[in-house]
Amino acid sequence: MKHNIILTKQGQSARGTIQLTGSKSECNRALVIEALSTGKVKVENISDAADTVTLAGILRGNEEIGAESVIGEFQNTQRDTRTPHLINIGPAGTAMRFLTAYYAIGNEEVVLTGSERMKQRPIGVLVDALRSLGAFIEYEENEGYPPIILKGNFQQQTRNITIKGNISSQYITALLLIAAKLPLGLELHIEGELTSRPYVEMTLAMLNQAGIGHTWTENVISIEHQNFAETSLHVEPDWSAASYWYAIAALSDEAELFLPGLTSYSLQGDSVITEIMANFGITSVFKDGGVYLTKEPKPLARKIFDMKECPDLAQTVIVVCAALGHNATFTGLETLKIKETDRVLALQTELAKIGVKLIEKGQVYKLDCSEKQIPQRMFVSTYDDHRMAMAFAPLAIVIPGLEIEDADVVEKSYPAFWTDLQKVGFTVQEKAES
Ligand SMILES: O=C(O)C1=C[C@@H](OP(=O)(O)O)[C@@H](O)[C@H](O)C1
Ligand SMILES: C=C(OP(=O)(O)O)C(=O)O
Repeated sequence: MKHNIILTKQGQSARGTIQLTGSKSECNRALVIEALSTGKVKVENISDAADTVTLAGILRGNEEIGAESVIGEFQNTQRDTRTPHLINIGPAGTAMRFLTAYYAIGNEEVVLTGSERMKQRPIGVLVDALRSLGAFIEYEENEGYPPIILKGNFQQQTRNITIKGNISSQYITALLLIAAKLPLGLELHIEGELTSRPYVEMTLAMLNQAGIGHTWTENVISIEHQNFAETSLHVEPDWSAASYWYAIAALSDEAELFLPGLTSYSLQGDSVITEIMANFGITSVFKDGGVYLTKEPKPLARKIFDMKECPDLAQTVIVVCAALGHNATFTGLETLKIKETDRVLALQTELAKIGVKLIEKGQVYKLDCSEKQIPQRMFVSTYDDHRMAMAFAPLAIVIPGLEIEDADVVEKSYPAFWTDLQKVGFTVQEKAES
């Protein structure tokens, strides 16, 4: 059952040490690599994000649907003719896309499905690419959307694939992850603009750590058929989760926060939050094996933020600007409409409660805070989106009675979020049933 909480904050300063869980993105890649490497690659510092726990359960927990059904060492295995395995990955988009590629090159029949929202998140671009590689995939309900039936019996037809880059980088990552297992390797031609590029770079860097080389020339990424090396992949703390601590610092009068384990060089593009938040007076100092955040009041230096390479930071930064009354401009928000919810619409609806408008003009979004009014109480709807809950939570610093719907939604990527808030002076109260 869904339950709401009332969040309050004592005092105007935020001080404490917060140990963040491992990066959901890195961990999901590491788990697929581990499975494809049939045990050669091990994952260290596994995340407790629910999406990762779900993926680990699927890839590690069930031998029959795990690594051994994938081509390679077991290429000649007879197709499993039993009732297809039904795998439900809930709201985990990354897991959905990665497993689609993983099972597409397998030998047995698998039905992949997810939450109601997952059935509205497109997968056609990836399915088309896998079909042209030689996979047999059908749709169970709506063309282009989960659930999908992966029929097994994969026989590679070509190594050349063309794929659109502007819808989700997860399709590209999914193909790159399986590339080295393909008998002919893969030559991926990315058509048009590439969105969320740092996530593709993360994939290639992690494959590299696992012994898989690649070339990337202009819009073509090539990976030859090759073997994984015996190695460990260490998962860094989650920079997207760190962004909520930057937001808390930005809305507090004073902040001294330490986030252990984060380093100035990261595979995660969301580490750009350090640069974005410098505009809000937040200084990041990397020492003692982590990052210290401090705050000094500063007029907003930058007025235009392009979120194309860091879409998961969009809600964090937009809510901070709204709360501070900065009429900033945002670009690169197109992909937000197909994530856990339509995040543009969700932001517009919730920001309207503090009198702020997010106005869409083609591909440019303008925040209009001219009628901003901070209420005494606010109810935040979260739309089954962890990032709606976490991005709006810092508003408790300025709104005395902030009720957040469906507190457990944060489990998707950051289960300890509410417990961690209590370490820096937030109070989290269960909302009594009405
Ligand atoms: O590859 C990944 O781990 C992710 C890629 C991004 O998605 P898109 O490529 O669809 O923007 C991001 O929003 C998501 O949370 C995680
Ligand atoms: C978009 C996200 O996740 P996914 O696509 O993996 O569901 C996210 O974590 O913000």
